Amino acid sequence: MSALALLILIIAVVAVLLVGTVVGFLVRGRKPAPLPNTHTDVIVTPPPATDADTDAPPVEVSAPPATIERPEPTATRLVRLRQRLAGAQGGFGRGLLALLSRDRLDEDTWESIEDVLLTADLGVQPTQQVVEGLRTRLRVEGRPEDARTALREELVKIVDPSMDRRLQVSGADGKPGVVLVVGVNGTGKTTTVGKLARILVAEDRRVTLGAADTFRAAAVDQLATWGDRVGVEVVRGAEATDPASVAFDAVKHGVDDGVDTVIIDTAGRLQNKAGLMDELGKVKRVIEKQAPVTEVLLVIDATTGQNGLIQARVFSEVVDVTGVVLTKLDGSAKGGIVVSVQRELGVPVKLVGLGEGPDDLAPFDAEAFVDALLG
Ligand SMILES: Nc1nc2c(ncn2[C@@H]2O[C@H](COP(=O)(O)OP(=O)(O)OP(=O)(O)O)[C@@H](O)[C@H]2O)c(=O)[nH]1
Repeated sequence: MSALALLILIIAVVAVLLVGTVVGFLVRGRKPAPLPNTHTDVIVTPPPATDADTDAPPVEVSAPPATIERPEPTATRLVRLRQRLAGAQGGFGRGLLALLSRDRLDEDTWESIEDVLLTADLGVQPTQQVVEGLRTRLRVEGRPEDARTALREELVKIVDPSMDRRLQVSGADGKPGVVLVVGVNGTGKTTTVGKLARILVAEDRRVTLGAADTFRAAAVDQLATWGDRVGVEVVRGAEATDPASVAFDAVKHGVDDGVDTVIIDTAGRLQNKAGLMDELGKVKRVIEKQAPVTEVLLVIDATTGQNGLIQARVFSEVVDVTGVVLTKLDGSAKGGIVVSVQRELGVPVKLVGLGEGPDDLAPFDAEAFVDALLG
């Protein structure tokens, strides 16, 4: 091949390659641009998620347990716990009775009586009321009234037996009752939810628990254990799930399942009032899309005295509290806190915690409480 023929061949090959590149470029350039992501009228529902689709489903319902405990009936637990209450509070009652039984009730004695009442966290105003009542009754010349009877009656009056202490655990229109449990962390909320479930199970009620204390992962596991022991389902979310979404799912589950009562445990950290109001307000709002909240129980630790009461007051300002659970009364000699709590918050003490055992929660009764105080 001559040099000229070789040159023509090279030019031809280069020309073919150039034409191919330009045509390819033009074809790509003309390709239609993707459509903007516009609204569509047709919503395709994805197939329901299966267990294989998600490693950690947002909400879980606990599996039924292998063995189920039978909780202690309410009646016998009251008798047993009254003895424990008397053990913790007896000193206070005995001290008062000893002072009131003196031959002469002089001013020093009345002052000592006042001190005993104040030391038991009864509060200033109720203390004055009790002392005034006793002074009037025991001043009578001739046949003075029995000191024990007078003290018992004055204390019962101050604890107020006329308050409605029934727990609203039933709903209306075929819906479950919903109990929301709130309070400062560490007061015993999760424990109380577990114990309350046992009281209801002992009364043959069907219960669902909602573990909306997603702030503390251990609280969710703790509640699941309480539920498992008595065959109660616990609806729980993954760690740090929105508490309101867990509460919603728990109540929905309870409604769909036709249970009698749903109890919701909350975290309710007390960082500031606005944050607390947002969190508990939202929990309550979303629950009420399913069923009305029938009872809001505020848990207060009796051993924290007046300080605990100040913190509790913030909760009562952000949610409409309907009853108080006073825990750890077994570890405090200051039973007078019952009266301070009721006066401060204007709601009755409905339940008292008297130990760490599973059945150590009892309905509160004014007369039985005072009898235990007097030993
Ligand atoms: N002695 C006694 N201990 C109690 C009583 N109620 C609860 N406790 C104990 O108090 C501790 C705290 O209880 P929790 O139920 O974990 O408290 P909580 O309010 O849920 O705490 P957070 O989840 O941190 O908000 C636990 O060790 C309970 O066993 C009671 O009536 N008596």
